[in-house]
Amino acid sequence: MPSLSEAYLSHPVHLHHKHQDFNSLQELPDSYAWTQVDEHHSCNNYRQGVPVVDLNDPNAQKLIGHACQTWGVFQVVNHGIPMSLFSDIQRVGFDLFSLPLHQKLKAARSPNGVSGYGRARISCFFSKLMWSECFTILESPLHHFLQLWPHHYSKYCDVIVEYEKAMKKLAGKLMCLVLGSLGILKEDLQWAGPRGEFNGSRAALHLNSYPSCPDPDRAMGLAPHTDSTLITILYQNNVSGLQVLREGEGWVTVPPLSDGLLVNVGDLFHILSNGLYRSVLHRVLVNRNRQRLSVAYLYGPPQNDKISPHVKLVGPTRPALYRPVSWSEYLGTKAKHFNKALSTIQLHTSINSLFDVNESHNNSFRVN
Ligand SMILES: C=C1C[C@]23C[C@@]1(O)CC[C@H]2[C@@]12CCC[C@@](C)(C(=O)O1)[C@H]2[C@@H]3C(=O)O
Ligand SMILES: O=C(O)CCC(=O)C(=O)O
Ligand SMILES: [Fe+2]
Repeated sequence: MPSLSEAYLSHPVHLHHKHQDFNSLQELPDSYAWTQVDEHHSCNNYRQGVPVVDLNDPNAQKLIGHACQTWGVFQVVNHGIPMSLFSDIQRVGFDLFSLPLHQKLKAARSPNGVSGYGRARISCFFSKLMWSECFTILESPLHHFLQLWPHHYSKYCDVIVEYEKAMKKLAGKLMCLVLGSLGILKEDLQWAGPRGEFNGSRAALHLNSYPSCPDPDRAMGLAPHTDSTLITILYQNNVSGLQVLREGEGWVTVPPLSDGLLVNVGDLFHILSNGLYRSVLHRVLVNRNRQRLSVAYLYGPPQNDKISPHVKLVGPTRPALYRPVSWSEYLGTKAKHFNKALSTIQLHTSINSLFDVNESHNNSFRVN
């Protein structure tokens, strides 16, 4: 079975456009001008928007279950991550993205690779470019950080290692809560481990930068997508821009909480929950004045495990809606089919169309 770093070997992405030094642009080039076809509904009172769950609340599991079922996303507070780690990871991000372009390109992601500097992988599905740049780390950042900071790489590596360690622990805890809300115990998942430490799990750390933009109403930071993960844990600096699509409501802005982390259901959890917890479509808008930074911890199963609808969630009235799939296989499928990836592995077309959020929302944003 291919490892995560080999997921795209047969789906290279050649991004033809030249990379951009965003700071040098006073006007939005046509190649970045999107036609927005939907209004930007934004909900400013977060208590009525995306649910916020206090992990110290004795009802946390139930609240998380409700949030996953109704929103596919929630924010957590009292998660145990020290604020200093957020400042440290923010520093890494700002220092990295403010390097001169020629320096960043020394650590460029290869067309069929996962890690390194570049544009969002999904860029190839759109004729317009996104107003963002990103950097993906798979396990160790050493190789690329040596190229970016030949003399100072080690302090940056230390922050990444510490951040990944803290996220892994939190992800295990969140997995137990999300699974628990579906009646699935750690004993029911072979790779959860006896204490729910999910040791074999794999993850990618993905830093996004959205520079301030001269014409934000016509630009797109990150186009609507779902994540190919079990769950994603997102840190956003205190600049808003992230929106999630809520059925019947439209795009809802997720205001950053200084002490909060956003957790969203990814496609692999959508599969594992047999469509009960649906992966959430989200996008990022940009603004005129401030650079936005986010750090996504993209969390998935062990290399050799296939994810399939859990036996406890399958029965005569609810057959398995998806076939088993490994993370790397799914990433390859996503690289080929983008937002139709989930439906390509569905087993029961007629039932599934009721549950497949990707398919139904795929046309709600016109691709230029
Ligand atoms: C493991 C991965 C998931 C991801 C592609 C990647 O190889 C690393 C970055 C991830 C990300 C982040 C932005 C949105 C997204 C769709 C993309 O283009 O790159 C996701 C990918 C995903 O979840 O499918
Ligand atoms: O920048 C954000 O808020 C979201 C980033 C995101 O969706 C991703 O990295 O998958
Ligand atoms: Fe995402």
